[in-house]
Amino acid sequence: MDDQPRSLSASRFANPAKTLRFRTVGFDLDGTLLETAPDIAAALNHALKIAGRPALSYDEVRPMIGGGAKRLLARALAGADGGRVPGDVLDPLYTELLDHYRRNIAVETRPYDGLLSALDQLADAGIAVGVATNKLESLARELLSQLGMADRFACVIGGDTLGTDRAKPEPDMLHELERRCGGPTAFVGDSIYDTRAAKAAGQPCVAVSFGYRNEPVEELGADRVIDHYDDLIGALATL
Ligand SMILES: O=C(O)COP(=O)(O)O
Ligand SMILES: [Mg+2]
Repeated sequence: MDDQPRSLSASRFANPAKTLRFRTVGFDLDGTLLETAPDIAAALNHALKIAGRPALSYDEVRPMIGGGAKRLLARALAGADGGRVPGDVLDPLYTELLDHYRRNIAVETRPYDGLLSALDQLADAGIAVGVATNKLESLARELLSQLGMADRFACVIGGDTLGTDRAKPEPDMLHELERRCGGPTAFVGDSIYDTRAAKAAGQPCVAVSFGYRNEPVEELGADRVIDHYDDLIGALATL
């Protein structure tokens, strides 16, 4: 038996998250916590098929994710010319997309490498974690629960939680996350919706380079960029 009691400072160094100045770390969901693009692409292609449109490849869909499923569908239907799709065309297809996604939400979706151990370290350090996603709140909750991750998050704010006109890149969802979990808060995301929301909310922001976006990660305006969750705590420590 180990009869050498570990000193407080030794246990502090055992988990570097214990030195962080944040009380809460907020996370985006699609492309940040979870690789959701395969199941999102399948739902989108289901709706495109009903519309008589050709399927989009996984690589075509990835950069379109981030603004919520309705915006994704509108972008896919508008195609290269970027025209506006009338509501009477969009709305029934959106219902189809959501129905398909709800029924097949966790077929291929998985957490990114190293995420669960980073979340364990934050939890062990007493730091709350929350989700602020442009996904519908009910879908985000369903997905996290099917993956056995729901209990890890102190709050889940979806794109419809506060009203759709207050979704990211508006700061409101991040303010709400901080209100529910306590500040100071840092935010982790993958797209321009996240970095703009974090800036507007006054929260330091880490971008993950492996998610979904249109532009090079350096152009997102994040305070730090990480390529793997093993680097998250170290990046947060420098903010
Ligand atoms: O569903 C989307 O398009 C965006 O979701 P996110 O905010 O979790 O990236
Ligand atoms: Mg995202």
